[in-house]
Amino acid sequence: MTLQVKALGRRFGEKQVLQQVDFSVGKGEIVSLLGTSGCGKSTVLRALAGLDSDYEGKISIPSDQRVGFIFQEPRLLPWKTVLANATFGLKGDRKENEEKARRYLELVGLKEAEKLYPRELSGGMAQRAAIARALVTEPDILLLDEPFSALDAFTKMQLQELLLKIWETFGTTIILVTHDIDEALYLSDRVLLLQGRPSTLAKDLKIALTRPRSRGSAALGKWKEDILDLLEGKEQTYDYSLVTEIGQKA
Ligand SMILES: Nc1ncnc2c1ncn2[C@@H]1O[C@H](COP(=O)(O)OP(=O)(O)OP(=O)(O)O)[C@@H](O)[C@H]1O
Repeated sequence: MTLQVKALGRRFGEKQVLQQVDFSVGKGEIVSLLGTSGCGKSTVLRALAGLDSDYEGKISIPSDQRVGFIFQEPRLLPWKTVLANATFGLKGDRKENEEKARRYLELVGLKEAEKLYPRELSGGMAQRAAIARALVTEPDILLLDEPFSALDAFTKMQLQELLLKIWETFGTTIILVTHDIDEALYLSDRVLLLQGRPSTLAKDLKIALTRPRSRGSAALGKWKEDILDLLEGKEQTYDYSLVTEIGQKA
């Protein structure tokens, strides 16, 4: 087990946002956190990333696991080039760091863009640069907070494919916050559904579909409908236990 969350709770003043959230993530799994706006997805991710320590409960990540974080917006330093952004904060030999960064820039498709400044990049290129910057630290666990939600549909698809390529290449454990059900179903081994006020983990859905997946498949469409119903709190015609295997119906 790479990461374990036990009885995670978080309150902001009077407001309890998360309560008793329990889950674990195995090495090399892709897990999405899905839920309606404001349910606390980012709050979970920030706690996992160590960006917030005022939570209740316990988060265990083995000390040898390096964690990388990718935000919704690229957060590049405007006065630095793509290459300098990718190496920013790295210790050690500058030339070596740059060589390493170049390899990751090539992987994300920005080989030709290393001398450009953030203002010269499209939204997709900027997010690719942010991904390269995270990869340079060679993370075992990659945490992503709605990383593609500001992008157009086509660019979003391209970056989803890039994320799968990174996962295939490095076996990275990936935890992704999204409110895009298609994205969660297309990418994930498991979809964790946060629900309620305060939020708890309502469902742990195992997406037992092989990859590459077909975005337009009837199986994914059916499960999207079901997840929408779950999020809307509609009466279900079928019985979901907390752990449900998606794909048996496919
Ligand atoms: N620093 C903070 N101070 C006070 N309230 C906060 C803080 N951070 C988050 N919250 C509250 O916690 C709740 C959950 O926020 P969070 O950003 O985790 O939700 P989310 O599910 O990621 O939402 P979205 O999908 O809209 O990004 C919200 O009601 C938010 O207002």
